[in-house]
Amino acid sequence: MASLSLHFSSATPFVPRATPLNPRTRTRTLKPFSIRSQSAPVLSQDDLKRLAADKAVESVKSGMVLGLGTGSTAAFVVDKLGLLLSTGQLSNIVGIPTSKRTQEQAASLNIPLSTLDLHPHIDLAIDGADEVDPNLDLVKGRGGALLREKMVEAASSSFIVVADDSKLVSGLGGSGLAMPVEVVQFCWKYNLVRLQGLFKELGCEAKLRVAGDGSEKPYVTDNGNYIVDLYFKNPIQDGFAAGKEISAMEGVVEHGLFLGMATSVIIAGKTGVEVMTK
Ligand SMILES: O=C(CO)[C@H](O)[C@H](O)COP(=O)(O)O
Repeated sequence: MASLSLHFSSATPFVPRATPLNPRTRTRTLKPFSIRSQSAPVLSQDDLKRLAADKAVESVKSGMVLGLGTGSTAAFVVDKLGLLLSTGQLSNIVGIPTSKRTQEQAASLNIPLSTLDLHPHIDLAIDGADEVDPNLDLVKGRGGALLREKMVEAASSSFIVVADDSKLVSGLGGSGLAMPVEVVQFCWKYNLVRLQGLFKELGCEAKLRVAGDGSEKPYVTDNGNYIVDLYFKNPIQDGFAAGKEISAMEGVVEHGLFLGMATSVIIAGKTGVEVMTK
C-alpha cells in the first residue's frame, strides 16, 4: 500500500517534499506535500469529512458516470459535485445513487441521475466507510445502504473511499461498532441467532437494527429488508472467510464487509489529508 499525504495549515502554497519508506508499515508516501505553516487550524469532524470529499472530487472529470455514495461524508461529495456542475466546472456527469437519500440530495442539486440498468459500467464511485483497515478493506453500511453501495461500487472501475481518521482500525470489526448484515424480513430472528452463533468465538452480539424514531420498530432498508448489526469483541481475522460464510446463509441479502474493492482511501485527520492506495 502506498500513501500520499497532504499536511495543511492556514498558509499556502503546498510545497512538495520527499518521504522515506516507512519500515514498519512498508508503505511509501507518494507525491507528498508539506506546507509552510504557522499554526494548524482547528477542524471539526465535518471539516475533515469535507476535506476528504473535496480531495476525492478532484478525480472527477466531465463526462464520467459516477457512483454516488451514502452517508454524511458522501453527502459532502454530492454537494461539491452539485456546485461544480452549477458553475460549469464539470459537465455531462451522470450519477448512480446508492440510496433514496442520496438520490433526493443529488436531484435537489440538479445532478443528472441514472441507474445501473442503464449504466452498468461506472467510471468512479466515491463513498464513505465505517471502518478502514490497513489493506483498504472496509466495513460499510451503518447508514443502511450496504446492498446498493456494494452493487454500485462493484460495478465501478475505481472506488475512492472518503473518511475522517476516526474510521481507521487495525482489524475489521475492531471499532466495537456495528458490522451490518442485510437480511430478508422473513424469520429474521432465525438468521440473527445463526449470525451470532457463527462468530461466537469473536464474542459477537447480534442485534436487530431499530428505526431510531423512538419506537422499537425495525429499521427497513431501501430494499424492504431488515438489518442485523453484529458487534464484535475481537476483530475478524479472515474477512474473506467470514464474508463467504455470512453470504452462504439463506435469507442473508448482503453484508457490510467490502473487501478488495477500494482503489484508494482518502483519510482526513487533524494533521492532514492522506491518500492511501494499494
Ligand atoms: O456505508 C455507509 C452507508 O450505508 C456510509 O458510507 C458509512 O456509514 C459512513 O457514513 P458517514 O460518512 O456518515 O460516517
